[in-house]
Amino acid sequence: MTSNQPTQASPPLHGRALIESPLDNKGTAFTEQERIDFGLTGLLPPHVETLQEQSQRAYEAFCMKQSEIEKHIYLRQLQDENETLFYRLMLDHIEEMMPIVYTPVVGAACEQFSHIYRRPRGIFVSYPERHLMDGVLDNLIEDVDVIVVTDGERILGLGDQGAGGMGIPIGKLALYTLCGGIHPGKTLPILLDLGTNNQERLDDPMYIGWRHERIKGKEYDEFIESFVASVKRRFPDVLLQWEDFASVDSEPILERYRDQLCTFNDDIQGTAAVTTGTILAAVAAVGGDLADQRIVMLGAGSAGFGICSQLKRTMLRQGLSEEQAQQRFYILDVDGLIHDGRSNLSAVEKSLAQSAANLTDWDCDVTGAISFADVVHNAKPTVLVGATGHAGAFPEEIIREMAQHVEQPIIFPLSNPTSRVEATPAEILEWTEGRALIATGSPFDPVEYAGKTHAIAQCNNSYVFPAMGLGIRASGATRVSDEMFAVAAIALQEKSPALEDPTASLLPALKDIRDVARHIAVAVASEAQAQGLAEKTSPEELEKRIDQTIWSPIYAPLTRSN
Ligand SMILES: NC(=O)C1=CN([C@@H]2O[C@H](COP(=O)(O)OP(=O)(O)OC[C@H]3O[C@@H](n4cnc5c(N)ncnc54)[C@H](OP(=O)(O)O)[C@@H]3O)[C@@H](O)[C@H]2O)C=CC1
Ligand SMILES: CC(=O)C(=O)O
Ligand SMILES: [Mg+2]
Repeated sequence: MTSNQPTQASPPLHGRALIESPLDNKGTAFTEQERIDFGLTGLLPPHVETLQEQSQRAYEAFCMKQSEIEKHIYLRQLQDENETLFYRLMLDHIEEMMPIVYTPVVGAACEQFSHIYRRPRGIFVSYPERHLMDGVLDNLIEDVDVIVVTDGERILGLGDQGAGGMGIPIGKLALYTLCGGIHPGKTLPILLDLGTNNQERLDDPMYIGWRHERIKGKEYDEFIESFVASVKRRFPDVLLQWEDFASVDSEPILERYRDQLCTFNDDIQGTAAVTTGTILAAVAAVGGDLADQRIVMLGAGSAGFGICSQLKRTMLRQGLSEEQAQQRFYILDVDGLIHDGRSNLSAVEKSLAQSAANLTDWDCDVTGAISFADVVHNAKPTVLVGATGHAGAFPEEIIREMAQHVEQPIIFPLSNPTSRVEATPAEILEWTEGRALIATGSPFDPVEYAGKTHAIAQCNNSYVFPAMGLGIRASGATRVSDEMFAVAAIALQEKSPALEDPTASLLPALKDIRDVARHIAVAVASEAQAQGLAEKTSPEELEKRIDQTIWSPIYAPLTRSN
């Protein structure tokens, strides 16, 4: 295992090529000797600066941008010019800048991708060029540790963004480096362009993607199959993360490929781990047990089923029977409560369906669709989670009803970006007289209610996927198991400030995210070893490998090769 600290290009670049290589560029921080040795004299202003001084100037420039999207464009441009400075700046201002590079602003960046496009990053594989798939990957000379791939069909809660969905793999991989310390030169964003059904994009003369309705069915499956085959051939050890696929595709793709290569679906499994960890923290803060909770999940897609499946596995490990665990869940799709009296349930729906026999004494008509209001009125949930992508999906009267039956309701509106939140934290606190424990998908400022300040945790898979990447790459794990996500959830919960102080945020502050990621990575890597998915080492050796894998934004001295 070698150190993951910055290394110079081999053979070293020279002159303008060096300045234009974002992984090697130091800008005004090239030393006088480096300027002489590498043909940079005169290409840079004479004053030599430190990385910290550069970070201060970059922060000034960032602050001069008037709108959030301009700030996003500025940071993306900096990333494409000087990655070390970009990550130094991001780490110096993580609370302020993560929402610009990631949710919520990355949502607007995807919608406007064709208009703000500057330089290529990552690769686009389009359906008409599918026969060139192998060649596209062969053109990449770099080693790749982590790929994030999307087909752009379900971008956050914003729906089909076609090729504009590329903003998501770019943003997620920036977090792999920022939070998980994965070397930025070993990350690869990929957009699979299978067309778009977004008419606004198709009608936009600036649209950069393939102007065609989406390819689906057999042709879609064959395309994905040849993509996975190309990845396996070119990067046999890579970690492949699926991101923001429509729910009809996300689950089948995960099931088809999870035993073929080192891969996971972040919306299903990453979201499940962060939400399980945050619910465990909330339940501990109110002094209860997970096994006693009644959980209503609004939204039965990738995130909703991922979360409930993981919570159910956790309950089983805590000693509940299959049937007991299943009856803790009330999952709703657009047709109302999912119960075993409904026809055409999928395998995952059946595994989490409420028993129709339990509904016979409910105070509502249970012969047709059973509404959200009826479920909350009758089930009296202690936990309510939203993963619908629909703003306002938690109406006031339903939240007030929930708060009548439980002293401290746990309410997580998880949809992204901010514009899609099911109810804002301020609304939820108002409707629950300040009693709710809240976590959201996108960041929210603390809320004042009745003289008390409520911290709002950001329950986002960004607490988990970068740490998974770190643990997997450092241990050399060959597969990603559900148990690895289960231990990630527990490790995250262990870092909850609410364990010490029940009024504190349910999740650690972003400024501590690298430490939290390291803690989760140790747990994930140890689990991979325990399951025989990674080479067994001593705990000390494993921690050493994790520390050696973590890349930090510092400039390596450049030396001339003789
Ligand atoms: N905080 C986090 O870390 C994460 C948050 N998310 C967010 O969760 C949301 C959903 O993501 P995902 O599960 O992948 O998307 P999916 O499209 O897979 O699932 C959403 C589901 O919610 C259903 N739905 C929509 N409105 C309602 C409603 N009012 N009542 C009941 N069901 C409804 C949809 O039905 P239909 O298709 O029929 O409209 C769909 O089945 C997105 O906004 C996403 O950004 C996702 C992953 C991680
Ligand atoms: C966070 C995330 O993965 C999503 O909203 O899709
Ligand atoms: Mg996602």
